Amino acid sequence: MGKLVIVAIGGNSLVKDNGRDSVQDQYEAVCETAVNIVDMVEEGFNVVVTHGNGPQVGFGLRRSEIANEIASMPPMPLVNCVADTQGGIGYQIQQALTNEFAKRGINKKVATVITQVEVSSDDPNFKNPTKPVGSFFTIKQAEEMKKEHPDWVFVEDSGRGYRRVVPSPKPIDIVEKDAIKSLIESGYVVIAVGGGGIPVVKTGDNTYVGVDAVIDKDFATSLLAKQINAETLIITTGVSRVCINFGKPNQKALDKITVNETKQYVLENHFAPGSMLPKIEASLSFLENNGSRVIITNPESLKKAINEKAGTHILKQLLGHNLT
Ligand SMILES: Nc1ncnc2c1ncn2[C@@H]1O[C@H](COP(=O)(O)OP(=O)(O)O)[C@@H](O)[C@H]1O
Ligand SMILES: NC(=O)OP(=O)(O)O
Repeated sequence: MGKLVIVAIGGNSLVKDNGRDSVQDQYEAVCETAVNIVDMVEEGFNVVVTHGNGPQVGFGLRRSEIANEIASMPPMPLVNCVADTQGGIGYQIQQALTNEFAKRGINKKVATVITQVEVSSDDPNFKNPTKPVGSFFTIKQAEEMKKEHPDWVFVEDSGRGYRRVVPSPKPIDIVEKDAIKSLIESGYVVIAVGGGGIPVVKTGDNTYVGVDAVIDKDFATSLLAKQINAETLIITTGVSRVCINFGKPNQKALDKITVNETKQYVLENHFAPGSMLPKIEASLSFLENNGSRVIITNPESLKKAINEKAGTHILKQLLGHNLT
């Protein structure tokens, strides 16, 4: 079996026009990413796919709220919005990969696992929403909406505008990890922990119950990567490389960095919370738990990145050095 690589597809990387693009537009973006993933499989890598749902889960939540406001339709709890986006985006990735394999005459099976991810009911993040979801707004639009919905919380998201935030507890365990492992061992390309997984808490009698939150898919992916012993973690997002001084005149794209250098950049606040910071924290956690390398890049650079010709590579040590 080839080296096990886990590829996380950013929810924003599938949305090109702030929520005004159609489901078909999203499928086209998924198909473009699928071409790059199948390229990796053709090169002999054993690939597991995860994906975000930040924009999509916010759109779903808003659809439900509007349907409730104007037509008294029963509202959809946030946890069910997560489950719906996991199924909907998983379906698109599954179909795009299956079709791309068929087009190239590759005999490879694809399966999406509906994945519940356990969180703690005591997680302090339930009281402090941080996960940006849905569309980007101007400050004026955000202030107007806040007047109508005083309980909504908005944050500025990496210079791209203001977004609503929802609670984002940390993942503790992936409930379906054994099913995921079995499918990988049987030769499937598995799609799992979509949207960070459906958040559930364990009750006193060892049963699970869903909770309203959106888990960060980068943390859930890093946890899955550890639980399946992946060798490489790849996070695809809207930028080809991670930068220091992001958005400033002295912005500098990073090519290869060590764990220690990355930690220093975190201390110097180079990575925005809610967007790049969780990717970096998830990467460090993966590398400190037996992972070998992390690559952060955009979907179109995947093939070049795996061959070290694109992307930001975070490594335990650089060739000729021993830095960790
Ligand atoms: N230091 C940084 N380097 C590069 N991009 C950054 C940095 N800090 C914030 N960003 C922003 O974070 C975005 C990635 O976060 P986000 O869009 O929320 O992720 P996702 O693709 O998982 O949905 C990038 O597209 C960029 O706009
Ligand atoms: N759930 C999640 O982290 O989604 P994004 O990666 O799209 O923000």
